[in-house]
Amino acid sequence: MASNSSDGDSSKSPKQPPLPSPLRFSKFYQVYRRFSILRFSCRVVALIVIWISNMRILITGGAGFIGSHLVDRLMEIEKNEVIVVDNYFTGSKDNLKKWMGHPRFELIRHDITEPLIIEVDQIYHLACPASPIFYKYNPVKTIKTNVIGTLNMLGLAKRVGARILLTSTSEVYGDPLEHPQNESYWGNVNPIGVRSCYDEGKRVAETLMFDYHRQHGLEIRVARIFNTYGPRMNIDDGRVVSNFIAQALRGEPLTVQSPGTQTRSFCYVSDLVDGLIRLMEGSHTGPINLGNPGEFTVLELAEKVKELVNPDVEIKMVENTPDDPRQRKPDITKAKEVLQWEPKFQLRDGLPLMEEDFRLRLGVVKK
Ligand SMILES: NC(=O)c1ccc[n+]([C@@H]2O[C@H](COP(=O)([O-])OP(=O)(O)OC[C@H]3O[C@@H](n4cnc5c(N)ncnc54)[C@H](O)[C@@H]3O)[C@@H](O)[C@H]2O)c1
Ligand SMILES: O=C(O)[C@H]1O[C@H](OP(=O)(O)OP(=O)(O)OC[C@H]2O[C@@H](n3ccc(=O)[nH]c3=O)[C@H](O)[C@@H]2O)[C@H](O)[C@@H](O)[C@@H]1O
Repeated sequence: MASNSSDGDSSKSPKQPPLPSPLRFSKFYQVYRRFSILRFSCRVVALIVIWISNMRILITGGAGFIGSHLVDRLMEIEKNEVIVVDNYFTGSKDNLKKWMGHPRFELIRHDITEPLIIEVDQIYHLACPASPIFYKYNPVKTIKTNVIGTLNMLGLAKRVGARILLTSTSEVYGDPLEHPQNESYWGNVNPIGVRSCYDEGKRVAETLMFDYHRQHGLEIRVARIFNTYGPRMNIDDGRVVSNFIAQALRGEPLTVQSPGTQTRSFCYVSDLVDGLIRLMEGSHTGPINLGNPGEFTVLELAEKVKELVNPDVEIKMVENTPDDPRQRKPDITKAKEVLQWEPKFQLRDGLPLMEEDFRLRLGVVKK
């Protein structure tokens, strides 16, 4: 039956994606859409307007480890205005102190499980405790952050037409049965274990991203980040690289959780931030693995840290926690192909930079 399409009939009238943010696309863009004769010149003008107008970028979790490095990188670009929202659960204002008072920078104390009304062009959505000891501390809050927090950010992105990037995780692969992991692998996750608040939470967050994309035409980007390390990690963050460096500097035994043969692949933070920005600026939704394919057992990492930082410390085997993935290594073929991205820093280059930062913060001078 031929009929005029109605709002209720989505099969006959597929819903159009929302227009991009009014902040990015000025009146010129609307003129360009209306009058085809003016299209070419309007396109040129619109591009110039976009080029010269400021880009408002929201970073949730921007006071954390990766978020604060991302802020540094985005603030280098004169036309970016950066707004950070954070509840300081694991992040700190200290990580952002160099930007306090800067006219292009704003910091808002806000918990993303509550709605946020703000006008922005892009959203880097990072907010979520990332270290196992912190995400297990209040698992219900971790799930709420991943589910309700992501819903809130998607609702915001939909309202203002902003592009949104989620920092998902290699933990969506769980204890992987495929090695290395590529993006088509669906994972092996325990849905009721002590890590589930985080890994299942991130899996739901990814689902929400793709449902908003399919249903509402949202511009989404999903990064699956593999273990990232670098300066500015919390000294008592609990993750393996920060633990080992802090322990070595304090002259304490390096706590290798048994059996020590479990593997991880460690990516230096500046490489990771480069990958996130390329993903945001590129045209691929993802999911895309971002990580360094160099794979080490935890015992090998302990030996490297010992050799580099303090050859006198001992390595002590301690009990592990449930569901610890036994192996993890990213297949980054897709990132290489579609983002022309691959990490530059090897572990031997990155560890000394982190050591230097930890020495300064712990007040331990190099002999
Ligand atoms: N570092 C890694 O190895 C790694 C690996 C995979 C994925 N990721 C993801 O990258 C993101 C950043 O990780 P990170 O290593 O910088 O961790 P982080 O703990 O240093 O940073 C997380 C930030 O989010 C904030 N936050 C937490 N819950 C919040 C809430 N409800 N509302 C507002 N702010 C909140 C914290 O205060 C903190 O500043 C996380 O989403 C994490 O899952 C990190
Ligand atoms: O990259 C990822 O996708 C995930 O990696 C980490 O999770 P995990 O690999 O468990 O991180 P760590 O706590 O640093 O543990 C790594 C390995 O080191 C071991 N470990 C940790 C700490 C320690 O003191 N000793 C030790 O042997 C753990 O048992 C584990 O096998 C992060 O914490 C998550 O935020 C992130 O999403």
